[in-house]
Amino acid sequence: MPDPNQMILATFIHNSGAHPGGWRWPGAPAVDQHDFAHFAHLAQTAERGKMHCYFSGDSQGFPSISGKDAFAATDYAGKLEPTTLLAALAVVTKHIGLIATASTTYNEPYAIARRFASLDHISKGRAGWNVVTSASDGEARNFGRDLNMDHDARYARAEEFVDVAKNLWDSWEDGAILRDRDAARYFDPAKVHELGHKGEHFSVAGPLNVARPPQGHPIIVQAGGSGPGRALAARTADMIFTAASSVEVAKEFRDDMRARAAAFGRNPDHVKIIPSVQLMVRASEAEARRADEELLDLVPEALALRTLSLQLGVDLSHLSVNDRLPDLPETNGGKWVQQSIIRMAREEDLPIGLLARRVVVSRASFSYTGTPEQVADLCENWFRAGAADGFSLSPNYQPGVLEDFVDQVIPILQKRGLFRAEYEGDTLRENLGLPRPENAFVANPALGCEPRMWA
Ligand SMILES: Cc1cc2nc3c(=O)[nH]c(=O)nc-3n(C[C@H](O)[C@H](O)[C@H](O)COP(=O)(O)O)c2cc1C
Repeated sequence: MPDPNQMILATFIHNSGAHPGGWRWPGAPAVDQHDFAHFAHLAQTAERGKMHCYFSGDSQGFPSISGKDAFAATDYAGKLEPTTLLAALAVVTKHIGLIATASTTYNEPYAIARRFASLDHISKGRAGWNVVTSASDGEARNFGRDLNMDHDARYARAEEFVDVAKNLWDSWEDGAILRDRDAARYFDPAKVHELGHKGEHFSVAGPLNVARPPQGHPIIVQAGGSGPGRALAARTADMIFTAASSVEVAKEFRDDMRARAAAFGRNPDHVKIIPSVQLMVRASEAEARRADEELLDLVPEALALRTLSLQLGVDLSHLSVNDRLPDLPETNGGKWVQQSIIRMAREEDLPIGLLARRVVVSRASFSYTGTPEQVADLCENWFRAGAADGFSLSPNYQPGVLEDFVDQVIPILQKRGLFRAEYEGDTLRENLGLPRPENAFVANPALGCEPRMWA
């Protein structure tokens, strides 16, 4: 069992760095983001550091307002499909959890349940699914719609989507496959269940054509920050990613999510809250400040403004850098990040140029560059304050930032007893200290419909 007094560490790999200037950093090697060897090195580096999981974000298209511009080129252009990438990473790693993003808005539950069950089998119990609802019209346009589905309708669909996927994973009980040569029985039909699901959004007969995943259910990850987003996360997620700009915001979010999970009858300790952070190390404070400035200088002003527009979901290109942020129209994109940026702009009365530079550095999450001791102190303070169960490190550029964290910060956390020296279990669920879910069909024999094909 993992020690509850130790933190969870994940790494969230953006295409070519979390910082829009990261790919131009002279110290970073030019990376082809289609080169599997690059990702293999990152996953193996995180595993060398005994980190819990490697996380691959995703979107299924360009965001609507960025177009085919330079920013899009860093974050959206050329992106390997995550479950395909992680299936390959499963072969070159042994312990690290592998979390892929997949949309509930532009997919069907059967296909997604099958894909993640497959990844869980291939990785021997290390798969996780980051459940997202897809925030942009750019994605909608690739799936037969001009505009994205409404925010709350996306979440209503996601609620049903996750339930159906979980039931599909349970549609084969553990031990259903017999391979009994003597009796000529390949599997036990009594342990295979049809769903006969007919809901508001989906009609799914089941059963799945993949046996129950080794973890029972792959880990469910969610990152919603709005009311409906938090409700989905609190009811269904094992792990919650969030963007928090300060320890106070993170603590407020974690307290709220734990209370919401308890209100759903769940044990709050079984919901792990992991803020996304951009942390870099340098040998001295002076070098740290210089690195921050140099990285920021690699982002031209127009690109910074576009980054801000993208995060807000509103095109601000007609405004001058000295303008203040106007009142923004209601958007159909993600709510939490937008609200966090608006709060930052208003509280500090920031002109748009300065606000854009802030958002370039951190999006709406937390960014810090310091000595290894300072970075370890920061992680320890947030953890001890009850603001985080751990952290998802988004390296500003790769692979250097992750390597530095693994080689210089993790040993300090280990020495302080705040991070493990070895993986405790075999599966991601075990390494997170989460129980294996009971099979819903075993717990509730009335679930599902009368079997037709096995009669
Ligand atoms: C750390 C973090 C990582 C995220 N990764 C993705 C991603 O890879 N793909 C995606 O479509 N959305 C991603 N999101 C967006 C969320 O899934 C969600 O849509 C967004 O936070 C807005 O939700 P809300 O409207 O409930 O606030 C991420 C959000 C956070 C905080």
